[in-house]
Amino acid sequence: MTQTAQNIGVGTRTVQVSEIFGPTIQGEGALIGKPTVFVRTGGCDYRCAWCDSLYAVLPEHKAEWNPMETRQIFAEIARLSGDTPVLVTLSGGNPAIQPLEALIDLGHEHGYTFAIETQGSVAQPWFSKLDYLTLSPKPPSSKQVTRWERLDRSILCATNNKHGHEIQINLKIVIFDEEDYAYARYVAERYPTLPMYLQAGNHTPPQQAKEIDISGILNRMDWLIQRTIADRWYGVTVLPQLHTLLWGNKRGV
Ligand SMILES: C[S@@+](CC[C@H](N)C(=O)[O-])C[C@H]1O[C@@H](n2cnc3c(N)ncnc32)[C@H](O)[C@@H]1O
Ligand SMILES: Nc1nc2[nH]cc(C(=O)O)c2c(=O)[nH]1
Ligand code: SF4
Ligand SMILES: [Mg+2]
Repeated sequence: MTQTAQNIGVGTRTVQVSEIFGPTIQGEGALIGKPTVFVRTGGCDYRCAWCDSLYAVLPEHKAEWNPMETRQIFAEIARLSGDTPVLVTLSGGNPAIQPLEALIDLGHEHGYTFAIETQGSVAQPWFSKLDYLTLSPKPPSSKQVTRWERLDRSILCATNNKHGHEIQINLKIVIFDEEDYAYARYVAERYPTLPMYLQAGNHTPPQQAKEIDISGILNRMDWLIQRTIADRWYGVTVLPQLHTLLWGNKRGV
């Protein structure tokens, strides 16, 4: 069944929440190592072949998601953070299909900052209110098709800022193989001014929790580093998922 905007939560006042957890560290990309609380929304317009968060993607998990009001979500963030402003990372599923503008406004009023992780398939005017936007377009190994005009529009929405609010945008691409690498090179050429992070893919089925293929991830890291250096691609940053190395595919970390 194809998903419509309606049955994955667009236009409703409540946000579909899969889990809220932390503070932990951001394990990936531009903000790696930063303390953060995660809000993981439920529902996604993609079905990546290797998605490590299917419990927040597939409709059969919908009964485990909570439709939550903005104030309820913020109360949980405040409780987890001990009322101390911290970076909040909105992930999913695709958080861009949820009504999150009010949460960003409310959090900002209390000194919290906001980052989002999204594949760039749905652009929202409220992207301009974020502090950090990580766009993670999907390479061929995901079996998804990139709609470039939507990725362009996501960047336009984020940078269309009337209030002089500063947002940092970056690209993060998961790499499993040579074809994915070629895709990342193309994306870097298309958006030459955006910082680019390459993330070694993790092949482990999510169900296997802690038993992850660490040596596979490290071998991919090693290959990726050699690959970028051989190309003299010195502007890129190559990283593993730090949380995966530390805690496997465990949820809530
Ligand atoms: C689960 S997604 C949720 C946010 C959004 N849907 C997206 O894909 O950007 C968060 C990040 O995890 C990455 N990711 C998902 N499965 C992965 C895997 N098996 N190995 C490495 N990274 C993965 C995604 O590419 C994305 O950058
Ligand atoms: N620690 C930690 N860092 C992360 N960075 C991105 C995550 C995600 O699933 O979106 C994630 C996550 O689930 N945990
Ligand atoms: S876009 Fe993100 S959440 Fe959706 S299936 Fe792909 S990796 Fe998973
Ligand atoms: Mg994850």
